[in-house]
Amino acid sequence: MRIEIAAVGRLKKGPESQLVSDYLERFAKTGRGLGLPAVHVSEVEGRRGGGMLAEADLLSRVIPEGAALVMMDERGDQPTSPEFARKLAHWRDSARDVCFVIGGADGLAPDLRARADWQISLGRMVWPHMLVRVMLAEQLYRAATILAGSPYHRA
Ligand SMILES: C[S@@+](CC[C@H](N)C(=O)[O-])C[C@H]1O[C@@H](n2cnc3c(N)ncnc32)[C@H](O)[C@@H]1O
Repeated sequence: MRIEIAAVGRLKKGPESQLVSDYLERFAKTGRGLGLPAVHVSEVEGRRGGGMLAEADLLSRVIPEGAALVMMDERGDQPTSPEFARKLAHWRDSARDVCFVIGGADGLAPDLRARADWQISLGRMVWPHMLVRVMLAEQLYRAATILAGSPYHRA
């Protein structure tokens, strides 16, 4: 199994990149004992590179072939954290690669969104893509703690 985050835009050094690194390191540490691999992040050029369609093309190149495609989109499903953890365990148990995709300022091109196996919303409001990356990293870590039975998640 491989876990990939494919995201538009380069995360500069700063609070968001620190948070993403922190949660992904924690995920790697907790996931190790659960058969979950460390998350790999692929960044592609944002707007200046040619808009939503150009971004979709660049994203398609870094999406692992055959991976379950999970698009981050405010119009998507709103799973609970335990539901998200169960889905992650399902991909792990079926040795399926998974790729989470985060769009840029204009969002994800409709043709790319149409390829999604699952669309996840972090609420109906639109968040900046850098914060979406932080929140996704946190939810991955939370999912690992849920699967590990550790007390981080207390809902
Ligand atoms: C600034 S948003 C782009 C919003 C754009 N207007 C659209 O229609 O998609 C950048 C990216 O962050 C992610 N995103 C923003 N808000 C989100 C939310 N509430 N839930 C899930 N992903 C979100 C999506 O991947 C989106 O493509």
